[in-house]
Amino acid sequence: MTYAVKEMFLTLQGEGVHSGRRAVFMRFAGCNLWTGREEDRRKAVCQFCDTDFVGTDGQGGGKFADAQALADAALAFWGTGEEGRYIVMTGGEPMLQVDDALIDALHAHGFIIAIESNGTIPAHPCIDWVCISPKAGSDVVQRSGNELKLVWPQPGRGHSIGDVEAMEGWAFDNLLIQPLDSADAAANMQAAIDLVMARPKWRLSLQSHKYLGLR
Ligand SMILES: C[S@@+](CC[C@H](N)C(=O)[O-])C[C@H]1O[C@@H](n2cnc3c(N)ncnc32)[C@H](O)[C@@H]1O
Ligand SMILES: Nc1nc2[nH]cc(C(=O)O)c2c(=O)[nH]1
Ligand code: SF4
Ligand SMILES: [Mg+2]
Repeated sequence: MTYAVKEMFLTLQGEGVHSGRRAVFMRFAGCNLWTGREEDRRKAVCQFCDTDFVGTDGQGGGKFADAQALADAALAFWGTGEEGRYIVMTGGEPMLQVDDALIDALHAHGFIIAIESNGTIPAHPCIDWVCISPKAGSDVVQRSGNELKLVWPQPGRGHSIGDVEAMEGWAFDNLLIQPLDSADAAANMQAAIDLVMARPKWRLSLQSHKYLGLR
């Protein structure tokens, strides 16, 4: 199978439990909750996306003919050294493209594999770190994993406190609230802090790369 990748880069994981960790980011093109075109944003299920995932024209992006070629490219971004190889598959929605062959090829290169997914498609069972970020108005089928990272508050109909309470019953090891990055960032940050103060099962996840000037 061929893979459409928007961009690939080496950085620090900015979000979640593994924030601060050296990681190769593999950003797949395309998403099932938004076309990625600005003119479609207001009618999309997911309307607050901070990412350009359209096409394969980013740095390190392209169409890869097979899993081996893509895994080899990821390893080149990691560089030398066998220790601590860590890759984050994101997008777009990575589970539209991730398959057995890619997981096997990345594992064969010694990568620990993490995923950032919206949870509407079951996560591949051999992924080592599953982060799910639910979107209001979508059907989250992947209700277990290592971290649930809820963007808060979500614009439009959003999630209710009842939804937050229901998510506390899902099978995640870590529950994280991530402030919505938008024009109202300061108010969103306060809303996120308020939620965590009221519900101590949750912890705050900051998009630290945006404060650090990293990708
Ligand atoms: C761009 S998404 C790609 C992966 C997948 N489609 C998903 O939504 O989880 C990566 C992460 O960024 C988060 N995110 C996207 N836009 C955001 C925003 N405006 N503010 C805060 N987090 C955002 C998503 O919820 C997700 O956790
Ligand atoms: N540094 C950095 N950390 C991230 N964690 C999740 C990201 C994503 O877009 O999925 C992301 C990203 O785009 N950059
Ligand atoms: S589901 Fe993820 S990639 Fe898709 S539009 Fe929403 S935040 Fe962006
Ligand atoms: Mg991002």
